[in-house]
Amino acid sequence: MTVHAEPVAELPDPADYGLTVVEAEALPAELIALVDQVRALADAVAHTEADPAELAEAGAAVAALTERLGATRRMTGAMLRQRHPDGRIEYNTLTNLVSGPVNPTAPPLELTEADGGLRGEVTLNGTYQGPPGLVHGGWIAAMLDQALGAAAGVAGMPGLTANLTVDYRKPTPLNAPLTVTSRVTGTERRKVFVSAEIRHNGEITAEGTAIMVQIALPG
Ligand SMILES: CCCCCCCCCC(=O)SCCNC(=O)CCNC(=O)[C@H](O)C(C)(C)COP(=O)(O)OP(=O)(O)OC[C@H]1O[C@@H](n2cnc3c(N)ncnc32)[C@H](O)[C@@H]1OP(=O)(O)O
Repeated sequence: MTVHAEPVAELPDPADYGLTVVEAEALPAELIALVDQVRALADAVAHTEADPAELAEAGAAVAALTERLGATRRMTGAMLRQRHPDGRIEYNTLTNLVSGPVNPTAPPLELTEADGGLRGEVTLNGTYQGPPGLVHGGWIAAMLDQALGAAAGVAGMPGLTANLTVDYRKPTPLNAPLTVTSRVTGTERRKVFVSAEIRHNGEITAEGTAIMVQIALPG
């Protein structure tokens, strides 16, 4: 089956490929709140100077919670379906590392349509640290990759990253608001060319370009 880099008329339902689909509005508010608390927990654990007895007690409490919550584990690869007011349907992996709303490792970076592309605001805590006080370069690449892939997806041309180039222009600070933007810049056969930037105080700290390749879906 040949796929051309042009908007697909209708996205296939991931359920047809055996994936669990979760409606965005069906996610319990309590789960979102718990995920937020776990993010704060990770930051607290990463920076704590508590004494060994307190650490052992905390470890046992967390282990008990892990066992309790793990007993009702969802499948890996579950998809989140968002129905927009204009009728558009958007799919994302529920536990996406960068944007997944239920992934405590994700900040999460929420991207919305703006200026012909996507835009999102994010503040990263000390668990995203590379050099002292600065965001890890690999994480910067991850955020750019997500913004680049999502730009192609929202333009109706979802694909996989074939090539990603990152330029680190200035240090990207932790615990400070960052703006992420991305857009499609061109297409050629199955290739979708995309570009993205991360800004702090209006200044670009990192920018990336990628080639996303549209893939043929079975059937
Ligand atoms: C809506 C959802 C939003 C969610 C956003 C998620 C963001 C995150 C995105 C990711 O991180 S994706 C995960 C990381 N990427 C991968 O795991 C992809 C692994 N690589 C592959 O599966 C294949 O290499 C790939 C599908 C990308 C391409 O294989 P194909 O066999 O389908 O393509 P082919 O080799 O025939 O090449 C197609 C075109 O792409 C070009 N191409 C392929 N690889 C390239 C490369 N590395 N660099 C430059 N161009 C490349 C290739 O030259 C050719 O160009 P032409 O049309 O001009 O002939």
